[in-house]
Amino acid sequence: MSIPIAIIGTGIAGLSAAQALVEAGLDVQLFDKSRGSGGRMASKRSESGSLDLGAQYFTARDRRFAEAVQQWRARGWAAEWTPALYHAREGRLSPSPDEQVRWVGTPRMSSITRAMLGALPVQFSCRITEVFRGDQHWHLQDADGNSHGPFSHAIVATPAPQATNLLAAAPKLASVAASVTMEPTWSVALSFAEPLDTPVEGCFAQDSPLDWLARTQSKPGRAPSPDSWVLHASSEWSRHNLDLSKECVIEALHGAFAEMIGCAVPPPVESIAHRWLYARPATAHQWGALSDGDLGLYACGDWCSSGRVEGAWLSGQETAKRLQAHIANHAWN
Ligand SMILES: Cc1cc2nc3c(=O)[nH]c(=O)nc-3n(C[C@H](O)[C@H](O)[C@H](O)COP(=O)(O)OP(=O)(O)OC[C@H]3O[C@@H](n4cnc5c(N)ncnc54)[C@H](O)[C@@H]3O)c2cc1C
Ligand SMILES: NC(=O)C1=CC=CN([C@@H]2O[C@H](COP(=O)(O)OP(=O)(O)OC[C@H]3O[C@@H](n4cnc5c(N)ncnc54)[C@H](OP(=O)(O)O)[C@@H]3O)[C@@H](O)[C@H]2O)C1
Repeated sequence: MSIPIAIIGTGIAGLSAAQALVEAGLDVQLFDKSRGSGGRMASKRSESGSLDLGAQYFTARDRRFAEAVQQWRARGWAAEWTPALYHAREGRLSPSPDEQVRWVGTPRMSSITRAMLGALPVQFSCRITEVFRGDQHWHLQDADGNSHGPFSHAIVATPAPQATNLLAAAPKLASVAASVTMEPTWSVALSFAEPLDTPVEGCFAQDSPLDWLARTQSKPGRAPSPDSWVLHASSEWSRHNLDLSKECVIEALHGAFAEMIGCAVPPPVESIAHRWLYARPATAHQWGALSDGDLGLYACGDWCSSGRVEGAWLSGQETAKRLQAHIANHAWN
């Protein structure tokens, strides 16, 4: 057994790095503060079935990511989603079809990260609070006071605000992470006993508290009923209403939805609200990943790249590439 590499975060970035490192013959040990993997690609189990409250779909513009998505499709983890798309501007709802290929996890968004995790060693419900280096190796401290290690390298794969403290051993990396602003998103799911009388399956919105809405049943592999909708508030609305109660957020976004959708909207049979504090970086970056190869500390995530699923996956690949290159150079010298 070689000394494993610690990876903090089992979102798509951490899992992308883990997969590439394991394929190269290295050992990894993953940690996540949540009860399961997926991070912002997680799905919530509810009485109405699984609901994608975070990432709604993803596009693949980079060749390497497109190849990975084709493998996911072949294994049944992902499928193309072809919604009837609309846009809503100044209170007007219009069809807005396009040629963009969009993908979703099947039967839920979290299927992809669950499958990527497979049997990799992981500790859930484990919030890492400190990443520190001993004489030779890395060690982690968690919020319950437990220590973990030794590790040959450490990869921090959390949103930037949560990465800053964990990168304290490399102040330059920590200050780059600290410079990233991440915007919040309030997400609400509403389920209706009877299907709403509308052809809309996905809608980009402007001039509204909402910036996106999607009909769950239009995605491949989902339960056929009830008729569930996921609504995302804009960053601006979410920022201004960050501390509103879930009940008030549901009421406000239900109202905005009813105003926008152009058909009768009865009271929902189930409603869920989730606040994503660090939903997306305010601006895109082109770092790919952050690294201090000599120290053996790395950071990856959507915030190092495009702020999307594709960017997060690419960031994990970049981290694994840099780490392997450093090991190879070290072996030579
Ligand atoms: C509402 C919403 C809608 C979105 N819609 C889309 C979309 O339609 N298309 C698209 O491409 N992208 C979308 N995104 C963005 C996409 O979800 C992210 O870019 C991507 O999932 C980020 O992956 P990641 O691995 O970088 O981070 P995350 O998924 O955030 O993973 C980080 C992991 O680190 C864990 N963690 C954090 N701190 C600690 C700690 N101290 N100790 C242990 N574990 C820790 C977290 O629990 C989490 O599991 C959306 C995001 C949100 C929130
Ligand atoms: N809510 C959050 O916290 C989010 C965090 C991170 C990403 N989010 C959304 O993910 C979507 C992914 O982007 P991308 O992979 O580039 O998908 P596209 O479908 O290409 O959308 C990009 C952007 O373009 C506009 N748009 C695309 N297609 C249409 C269309 N048919 N009609 C109208 N407009 C379209 C739209 O931007 P607007 O500013 O014009 O609304 C899309 O957002 C993406 O939706 C992120 O917002 C959420």
